[in-house]
Amino acid sequence: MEEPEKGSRLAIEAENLTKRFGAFTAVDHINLRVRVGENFGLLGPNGAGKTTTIRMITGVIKPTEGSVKVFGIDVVKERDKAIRKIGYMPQRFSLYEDLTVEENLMLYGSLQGLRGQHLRERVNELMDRFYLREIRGRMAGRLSGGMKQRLSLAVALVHDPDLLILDEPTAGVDPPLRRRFWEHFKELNKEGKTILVTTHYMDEAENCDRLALMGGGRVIAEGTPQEIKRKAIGGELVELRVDGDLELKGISGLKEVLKNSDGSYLLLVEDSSSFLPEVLRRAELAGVRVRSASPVFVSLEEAFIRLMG
Ligand SMILES: Nc1ncnc2c1ncn2[C@@H]1O[C@H](COP(=O)(O)OP(=O)(O)OP(=O)(O)O)[C@@H](O)[C@H]1O
Repeated sequence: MEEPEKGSRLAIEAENLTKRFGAFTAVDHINLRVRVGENFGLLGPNGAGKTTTIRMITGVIKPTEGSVKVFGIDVVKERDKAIRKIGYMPQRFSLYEDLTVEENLMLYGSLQGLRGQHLRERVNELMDRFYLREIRGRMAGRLSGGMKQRLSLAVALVHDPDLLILDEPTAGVDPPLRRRFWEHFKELNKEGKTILVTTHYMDEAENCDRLALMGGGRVIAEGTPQEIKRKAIGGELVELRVDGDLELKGISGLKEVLKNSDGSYLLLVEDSSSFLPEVLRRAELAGVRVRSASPVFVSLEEAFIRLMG
């Protein structure tokens, strides 16, 4: 299947979205633009307002102020039309514990309006895709955490929605299964689906196309993982090891120089991809041997700690 262009069409457009519970503001005038086909991560500490934001996007609760559209459809004014486009996997399981895996899928499928052969085929397809066939007869209440997550994802996809909203889909799931989940998400993106996902796992968030970091009901930073890291540290870090001394002054894009005790340099630069060739050129002209010159990996976790202050 051809990969869709992650273009300018918007799957979610929230403007000044606000939710107050009494005097408390849980979500405070946030603006979000999620493009069709991308994997967009919503991150932030407990109580940041992520779930409340998701509940407004899915039409479960109404905003106090502001608006939210899904594929151009106003979620408040045309809720029924908007929610047909959305598959929602909430944080707590919404499975029927005393129904089997297969019965849950059949029931959710019929609630979404699927009937007869079409429903049967869709349920079979999802059971195959998420490795549920072998446990099709097991009661949902007796499944392991990972199996429940798989079934919940399958349930969210039963009506083949264009937008998938996942609230901590990998919470409590072991690392190999978490990886498998993210492979599923990548495949779904390739099929043209848009994904909005919240997670506490920073290593997972590196997989998102773009992220919004929330804190205290507001969006503190937004962009690709790379952009967010750049914002957090004010540029990019490069480690440089040379034999002898190299004059670095005057190289464009150099912001700060730190000479380590072992003689290596830690440099803060605007853009490492344009900076590194320039350093190598300068070293060659000066006859200085470069042992290594490479960008330093900054984790999202470090970036977020800085941004959250
Ligand atoms: N129905 C409600 N009534 C009152 N306060 C609420 C309600 N729902 C959420 N809140 C409050 O709003 C704030 C944001 O909650 P929310 O669940 O959106 O955070 P979150 O970022 O999803 O956190 P978590 O990662 O723990 O799920 C919290 O302080 C929460 O207690």
